Amino acid sequence: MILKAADLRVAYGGRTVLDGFSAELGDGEHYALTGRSGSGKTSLLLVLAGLLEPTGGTVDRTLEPREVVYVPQAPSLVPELSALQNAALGLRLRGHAPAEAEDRAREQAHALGLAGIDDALPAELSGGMQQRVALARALAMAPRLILADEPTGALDRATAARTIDVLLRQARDSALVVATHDPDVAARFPHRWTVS
Ligand SMILES: Nc1ncnc2c1ncn2[C@@H]1O[C@H](COP(=O)(O)OP(=O)(O)OP(=O)(O)O)[C@@H](O)[C@H]1O
Repeated sequence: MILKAADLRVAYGGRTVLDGFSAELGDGEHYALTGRSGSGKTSLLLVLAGLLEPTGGTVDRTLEPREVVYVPQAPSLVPELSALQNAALGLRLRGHAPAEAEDRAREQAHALGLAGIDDALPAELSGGMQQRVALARALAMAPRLILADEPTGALDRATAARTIDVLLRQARDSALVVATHDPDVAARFPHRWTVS
């Protein structure tokens, strides 16, 4: 067990968006987090990541903060850096040498179908490609836990399915929680949490 959530509640102002969520996550387990738009999926991911304090309930972790990577729904790429440099950024910021960081990032980017765009700037990429660069950045870091918010939201169905399959395979040594409102995406995961 790397994370245990008990009776989580999140409210903004007086408005409760998540209530009574409890769950456990083990090392290497892969969960889809489903629920309609506005049901609190992003809020829950932020709480699990330790980035948002819940209004109620507790999260117990056996993880260090540096073992967790959160991938936001809007890909946060640095506009001045190439796709490959962006994919290598997480490792670079942790002190890895450029060549090693870029080798690891390239492997993940290419697995995600991003071969041939290493030198492209984010503005030259589609939204779906930018999302995959952000996923490559997370995978390259090989964290114990990846929390990804709608990583296939900008992808067509076939690319979404392929991306999820690669993500599940490349993250086989990491625990993974992926928020999605796409039932086809959720169906590919061995486990599921639903919020409503
Ligand atoms: N910082 C905030 N202040 C006020 N309201 C917020 C804040 N963050 C989120 N909300 C509201 O809380 C509700 C849940 O938002 P959240 O983003 O967690 O849901 P979601 O399930 O991820 O939605 P989506 O699928 O549309 O991304 C929404 O109605 C949203 O407008």
